[in-house]
Amino acid sequence: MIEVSGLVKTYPAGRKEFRLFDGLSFSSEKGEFVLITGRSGSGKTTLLNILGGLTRPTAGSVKINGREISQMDDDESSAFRSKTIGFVFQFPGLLSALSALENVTLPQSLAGHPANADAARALLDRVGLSGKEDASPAYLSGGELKRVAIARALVNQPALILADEPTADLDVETEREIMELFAGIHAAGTTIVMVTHNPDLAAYASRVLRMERGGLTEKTP
Ligand SMILES: Nc1ncnc2c1ncn2[C@@H]1O[C@H](COP(=O)(O)OP(=O)(O)OP(=O)(O)O)[C@@H](O)[C@H]1O
Repeated sequence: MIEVSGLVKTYPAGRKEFRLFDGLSFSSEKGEFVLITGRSGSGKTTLLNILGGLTRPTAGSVKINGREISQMDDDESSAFRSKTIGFVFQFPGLLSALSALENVTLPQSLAGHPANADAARALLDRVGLSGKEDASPAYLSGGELKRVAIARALVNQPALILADEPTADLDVETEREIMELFAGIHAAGTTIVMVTHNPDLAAYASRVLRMERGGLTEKTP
């Protein structure tokens, strides 16, 4: 499902360059729930964004479902992304002018499909938000916004979910509920790569990796 090899990512830093990854390799099988932990600034978000084609690597190969995404142009990359990948970002980024339901159907329209309100309703029900379909994001709690973002990530039935700190800023109970939702998504066969600074979430994953000094080390979950 994921094959990364020889990944290099540098950022300009004044006259020099900052080398975040220098030959990172990583692969993941279909159906895994991979948790990537590591300190702030270790590169977790950058790796996730590279996997999703949102950030271009400086060098190296990144294949998702056998397709080399680092070579795609912007149009190809967004078409591939909307079919294959669902994103759950740390900040849900819902559109405030749209209802919860309309936010969930948005990726369908972006993928060129007609909005399927019934499917979106079923997803909102699955994430525990039935009755909130017409609510504006302005009137939803932080945990509810995360749930809408998860439903939105699932609406195009992606093979891969990339989740960046999806439980940051949530209370322990809501965090547990959100992680159980991800565990259910994993049990249904979807591959998940989640990054977090919270090692306590390891229990939900099938595999745990720690990012340190530009590399990934296998941990026992
Ligand atoms: N666009 C950019 N330009 C320059 N440096 C960047 C850029 N994006 C990220 N970095 C640097 O790359 C490093 C890794 O950042 P990244 O956000 O991937 O870390 P992280 O492990 O996700 O951190 P956190 O847990 O705090 O979100 C940091 O030192 C950051 O400053």
